[in-house]
Amino acid sequence: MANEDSESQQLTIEIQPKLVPIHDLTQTKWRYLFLFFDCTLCLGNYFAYDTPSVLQPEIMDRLHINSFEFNWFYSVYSFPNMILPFFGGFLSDTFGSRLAVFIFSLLVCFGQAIFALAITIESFPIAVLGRFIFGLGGENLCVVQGTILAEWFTGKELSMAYGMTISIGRLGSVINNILEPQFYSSTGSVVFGLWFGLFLCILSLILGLFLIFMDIHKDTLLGPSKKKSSEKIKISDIKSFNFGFWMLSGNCLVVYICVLTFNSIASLYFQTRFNFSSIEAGYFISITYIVAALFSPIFGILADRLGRHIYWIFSSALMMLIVHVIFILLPDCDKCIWGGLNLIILGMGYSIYGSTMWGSIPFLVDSYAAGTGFGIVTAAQNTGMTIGPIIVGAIHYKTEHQYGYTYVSLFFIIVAVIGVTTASMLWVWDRKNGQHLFTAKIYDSSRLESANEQEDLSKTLAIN
Ligand SMILES: NCCCC[C@H](NC(=O)[C@@H](N)CCCCN)C(=O)O
Repeated sequence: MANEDSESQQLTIEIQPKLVPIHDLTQTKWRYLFLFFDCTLCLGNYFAYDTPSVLQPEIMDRLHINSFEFNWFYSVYSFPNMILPFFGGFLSDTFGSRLAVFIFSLLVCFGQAIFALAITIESFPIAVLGRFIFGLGGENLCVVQGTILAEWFTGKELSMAYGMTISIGRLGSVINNILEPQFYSSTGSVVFGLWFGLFLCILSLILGLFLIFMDIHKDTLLGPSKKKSSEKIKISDIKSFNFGFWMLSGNCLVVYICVLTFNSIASLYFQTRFNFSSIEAGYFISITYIVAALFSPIFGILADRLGRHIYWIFSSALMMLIVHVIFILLPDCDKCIWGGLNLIILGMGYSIYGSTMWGSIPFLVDSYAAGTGFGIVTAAQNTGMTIGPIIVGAIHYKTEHQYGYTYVSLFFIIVAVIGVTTASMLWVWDRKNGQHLFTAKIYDSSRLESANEQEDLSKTLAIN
């Protein structure tokens, strides 16, 4: 009997550490449904963001504006977002991600509604206002999309989850590229496509409400888990963000220039250098996003299995460098496919980078500051998206007559070299600071501090 008792005791002791609270939805299959809602959260935003560029000549015609004025639709989106996502992330840490999801989704819908209405009534200033409001919500929504996901996929499957968000988002961009011209050719007006964009934004908002309900339900099942006051974010906490985090932010700024800024000029690039028509060039520039939509979750799963996030980040930065070196070395040619094949490498590099870089933020900042962390990295990304096209445009304007795209490619190579350098510095830093980006360990500064204190104490004891 005594023997039986001790056996059952042993059994309990062995099993207990493996038990997970069954009320924790993040440990059940429900998390995949949550992931679905999280992915669709930005679908409308991704779709509607790219609509003006696809319908550029038609919108310019309708509003009687030139290309400089047209570019306002993109600058009023990106320029404020060099700063705003930081506040959006901070707001989400302070008041909770759920409220942030709701507010930013509403702003996206509101902004797109104003934009669609403005194009309908042919008012350029109101259209600019609409894009501005759309931008206020859009990038911040992407910040909360990432933050709330980190709460559901703590550590494991995080890169896969981020890969999925990129996959669905970029699918939205590709669907926009395909559908909008068709809407235009069948209705003869740009207006239908814009209202359809609003419909998708509202759909994202409605699915976002399901996401909010699931998150509330998760917390109700878990019981009240009040944050300690020490765990509430303060602006001054940013000063204590580590060097690795700032290196990652800088890396994000430059690597995204190599992908997205290049993609924004790729249509003209393919028409000029490889003699494709604008429709053919349109197919080519979709390659990067199609590859990203297909491969981001796959590379995410690989990164979750193998860890070593820093290897993935470094390799993808290196791939950007290779892509732009190939572009500068490729001779101009008539309808040759080499440039298109190079875009496959670019899409692969983007897939690896997107899923592992965003997935690395929780390894570098405390969970209570995750929103602010995502906000800062998104602000850095938008800084690149704002200054990148301006620099490329200026270089192209000054050098195209004599040198074609050579100096533009040289610019991308320099930026990619900075990407490889910052990734290397991050690697070195990580090796000396807990190897979080190697072992995929969630960051916890309080544990680090106590570990350091413990190390100091054992050193003191050893000396004594
Ligand atoms: N939510 C974490 C993943 C972000 C993915 C990243 N996002 C962006 O580029 C944003 N600036 C969204 C742009 C969508 C149009 N407003 C991406 O690689 O797509």
